[in-house]
Amino acid sequence: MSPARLVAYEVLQDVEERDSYANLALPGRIRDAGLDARDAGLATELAAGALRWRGRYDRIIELSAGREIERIDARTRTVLRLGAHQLLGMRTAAHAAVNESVELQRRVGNRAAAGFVNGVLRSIGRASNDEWDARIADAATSANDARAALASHPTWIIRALQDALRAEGREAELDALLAADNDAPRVSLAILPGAGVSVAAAALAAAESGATATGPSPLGVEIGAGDPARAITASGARPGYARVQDQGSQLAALALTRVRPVRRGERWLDLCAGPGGKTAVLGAEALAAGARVRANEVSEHRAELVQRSVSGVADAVEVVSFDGRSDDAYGGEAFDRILVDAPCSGLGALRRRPEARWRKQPSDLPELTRLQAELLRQATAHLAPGGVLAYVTCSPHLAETRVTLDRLLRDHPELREIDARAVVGEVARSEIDLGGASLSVQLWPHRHGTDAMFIALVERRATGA
Ligand SMILES: C[S@@+](CC[C@H](N)C(=O)[O-])C[C@H]1O[C@@H](n2cnc3c(N)ncnc32)[C@H](O)[C@@H]1O
Repeated sequence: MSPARLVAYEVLQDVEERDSYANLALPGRIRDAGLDARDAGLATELAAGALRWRGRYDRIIELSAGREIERIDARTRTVLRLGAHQLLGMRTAAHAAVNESVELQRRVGNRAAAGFVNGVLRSIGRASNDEWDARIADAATSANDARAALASHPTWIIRALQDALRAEGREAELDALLAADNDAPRVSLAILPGAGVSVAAAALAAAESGATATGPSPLGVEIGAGDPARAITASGARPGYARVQDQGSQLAALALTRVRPVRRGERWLDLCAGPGGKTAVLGAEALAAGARVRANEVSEHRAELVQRSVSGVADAVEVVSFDGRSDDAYGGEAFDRILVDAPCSGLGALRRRPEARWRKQPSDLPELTRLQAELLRQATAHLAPGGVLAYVTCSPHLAETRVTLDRLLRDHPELREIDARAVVGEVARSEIDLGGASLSVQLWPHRHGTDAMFIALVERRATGA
């Protein structure tokens, strides 16, 4: 039996039984099995594809088996998902996909179910993707039930994304968004101010890695499927000044640093800094303008990552590790600019981790929104008069975005919302299409090519409430 299939199976079981992240489990499993580069690629494609398309494959397996997916034992389910991906998502010949899956089932699962695996996969292989999509649509109980299976997203996430798009009058974009979540993201670099090379020149220098100075961030260089490490070296940027970073994250950090001119000596705080992507942007901007950054991160391990990420701009950044809800995080100071890049559900970055959408639960939301509100309340108490706070999430879920922000504004009359749309519009490399009419910004994978970052700016009135 092919060792790549066994490795993919083990990774899916790691994800299912041990809550592992596929991208972290894969390298160890590949190493242990001694796979060569070709088989490692096959194992990666099998595991990632079966995870990403799990919702669609499960519905197809149900339709083929005439049985609910939960009523199939966990090991057999994993074998079937891998088989379905070979049949429908890869170019594996049908007989090879079926035979290899039956052999895998004999090896890792209930041998008595080998005939069941054979029958279900043969039936799946008899219809094309288009035919399966038509059958899924016919059997669906509602439009969103069909979407959940066709686009492989849990229904509650579809509803959350639909609500967020509807709030901007852009509900018609839902299917494009779900499709973008299923595409591999284009990798971007940030070329930080002070890199010693312009963004355009860095892109040109790294053109062999597919680099182009495109995307919405003025610091952004897209490298697509190019090798990031090679592109960074080729870019000619000073060490630490070229980093892999989503362009939505770049814009979020720049919205705070460029909302108004920086006065020398300004004090900035990055309250939830780990692993330090936005801190690096804040640090570079602060160094150039004579400001200083305090970067706080509750997890000590992640605080170390922040320290590493600001290696190029360390002179402008001090890293500390406290709970952002405690006074210690603030060191007794008031800050001119505060970034609250809050812990969130991460529904805006589903395209990055194939298993993420299946792991999140709606029941995660109340605890997260409480934490977001508490962090914002403490941060507000340490915002200097006239200071600006950026509230950022990598989630478009309204409960984490506008609802949390509106509650903050209601409870703190000393705060006033600033037009983040105008700021981001000004900062962006080219005209940026933002929906809705609120002052905050919601970026989207399908529209902007970024993670679905939410960016709001509030100012503490200089004269008090
Ligand atoms: C969305 S991530 C921040 C990403 C980061 N700003 C970047 O751009 O790389 C949220 C971070 O908040 C941290 N965090 C969670 N609870 C916290 C708390 N109570 N106080 C401070 N940080 C917290 C998490 O450990 C996580 O690293």
